[in-house]
Amino acid sequence: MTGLLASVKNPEEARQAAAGGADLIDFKDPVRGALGGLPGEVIARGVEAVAGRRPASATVGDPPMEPDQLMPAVREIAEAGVDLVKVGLDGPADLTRSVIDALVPAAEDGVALVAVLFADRSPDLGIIPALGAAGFRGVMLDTAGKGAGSLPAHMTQPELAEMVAEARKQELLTGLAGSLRVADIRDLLVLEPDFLGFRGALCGQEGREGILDPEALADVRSRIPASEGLLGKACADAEGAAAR
Ligand SMILES: O=C[C@H](O)COP(=O)(O)O
Repeated sequence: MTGLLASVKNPEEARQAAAGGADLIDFKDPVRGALGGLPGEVIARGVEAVAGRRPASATVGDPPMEPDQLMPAVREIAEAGVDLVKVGLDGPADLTRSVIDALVPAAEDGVALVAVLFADRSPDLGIIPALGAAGFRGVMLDTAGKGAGSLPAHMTQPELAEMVAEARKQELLTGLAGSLRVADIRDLLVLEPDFLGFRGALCGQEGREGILDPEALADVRSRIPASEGLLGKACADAEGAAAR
């Protein structure tokens, strides 16, 4: 079953996204980039706005980030109360590897980390086993440049299928995103990722930096069969981590 991730930029949009049936509420500031970070305090209020009704995720900000900047950012976002903390992995292979290594203590402390790889920046999908070994909870694809087409313009269906299969082998949650349009949904559902992620397609005319459009959300929602799976899995995992 595939869930619908809706990226929101404030508590009001979080409420709207939950009311519109999004399965996962994802906090980010679209004006600040593909993975633009929001202040922890805004995320905390957003989490409160949907408390108990939906799992939430948030990004620590756009990469590249030096390994020593990352831990404080990850801790701040985790403390804001989200279930999943998204970290973009971009840049040379040795930096990516050191970022993964630097995050192992956070994973060991129960922070559910989701690595975000960028389909339009020649991502190294060979790192997926390292994510599993480092204790990440998930991996997703997004696009760094928002003006150059949606995810399927950058990776073929067999490449996407391989990514999902490898992630699943590592027992990672899988997400697909990147300027997804309504027309992309049908083919991507065939791959059965745990979630499909949207911002631009939920904002109508104004695009991803505009405001959430409930009608656009309803349209996307109607094309993705309702899913209990992601909600249950993310919440159970988060509760398990909290109990440890
Ligand atoms: O995490 C998913 C993203 O927010 C997708 O944003 P986008 O649809 O504007 O590329």
